[in-house]
Amino acid sequence: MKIGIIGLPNSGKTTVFNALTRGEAETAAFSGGHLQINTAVVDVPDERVDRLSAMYNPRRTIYAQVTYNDIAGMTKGAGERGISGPLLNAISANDALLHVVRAFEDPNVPHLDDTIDPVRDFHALEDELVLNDLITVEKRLERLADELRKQNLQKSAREALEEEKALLERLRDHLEAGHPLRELDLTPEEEKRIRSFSFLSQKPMLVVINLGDEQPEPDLSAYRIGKRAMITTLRGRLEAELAVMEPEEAAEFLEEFGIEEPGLKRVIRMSYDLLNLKTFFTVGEDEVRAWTVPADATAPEAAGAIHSDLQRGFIRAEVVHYNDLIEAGSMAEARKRGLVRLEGKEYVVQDGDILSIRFNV
Ligand SMILES: Nc1ncnc2c1ncn2[C@@H]1O[C@H](COP(=O)(O)OP(=O)(O)OP(=O)(O)O)[C@@H](O)[C@H]1O
Repeated sequence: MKIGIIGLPNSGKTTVFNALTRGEAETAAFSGGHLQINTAVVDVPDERVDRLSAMYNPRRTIYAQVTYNDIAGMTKGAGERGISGPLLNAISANDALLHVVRAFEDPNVPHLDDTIDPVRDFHALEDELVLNDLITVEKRLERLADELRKQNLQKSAREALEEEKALLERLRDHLEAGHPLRELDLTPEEEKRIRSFSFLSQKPMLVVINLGDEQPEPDLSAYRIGKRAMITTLRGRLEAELAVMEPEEAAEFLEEFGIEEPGLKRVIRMSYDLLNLKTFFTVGEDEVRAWTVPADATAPEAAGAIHSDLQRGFIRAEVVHYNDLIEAGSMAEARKRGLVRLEGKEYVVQDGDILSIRFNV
């Protein structure tokens, strides 16, 4: 799963990327708006995995993972012309977006508008995404109009084009009203029909307000955050420093600033939750592992995430929910209490299920 980090120049994208990935990509007072991408894979913190690992003491513990792509190059006004091809591709390739908004003050770090106004900046970049999608929709509508003018169209082809036109007109009206596509409820059919456009404003979004080290928490109600979007704050620079410290040093640092838990854990968790996926676990002495599947995945599909043979030869899944296992205290006790069930091919996996797949190939 991929999450693209976007934001206006000097908003702190690379700093937030470094905090999330414990990396040390170079931050600069100005990248000059060039397209530049840093990529890193990160474990998703999950205390369920920690507890299962403590219970089984396995040789390997594997967390769910997300990939962050730090994408520089967005500027204001890009949407009017349409975002350039390579940048558009770089952003499109992600499943969700993390939008970094500058709130920190620092006269040495220039801002496009000279003043610091995170609400303004947030909406400016949202508008860029919306405008870019609107241009895409309008171009397609023009082409559809040309095709529909042709005399020799078969009835079925004409109907398909008319349907697409009706859907795109709905998208256009929504975008023209200034709303991102992620706020529009579409049927799975409609989703499928527009998937190939990779609309930017359709991607789920986590907005991260990048605060200065000692800046007070702002009122987040000033931001218009609709469906399939979330907002939070992060002290980007402080977290980036914290992320590369030795544990002891980090603990002292946290105490000094009166912070209970590093914010980056929360941000990683939120960005993962945004993807609307489910996590299931496999446990054993060899390995405790978190797996990620789509929200509607069935037991065979979950088995397929582990290995295609397990899906092909799927017979049954032995299932116990994480909460039940923890309450029982051990797998043996969970079994005794009848909390371990056998489920068949139709079973829809629940978040937090622990699975053991029976298969035959
Ligand atoms: N929360 C913060 N507090 C103080 N300074 C910060 C904070 N976040 C970032 N900075 C500083 O702002 C400058 C720009 O940060 P960074 O390079 O991360 O931004 P960017 O959005 O990736 O920039 P670019 O547009 O060049 O890609 C750096 O000097 C960085 O140290």
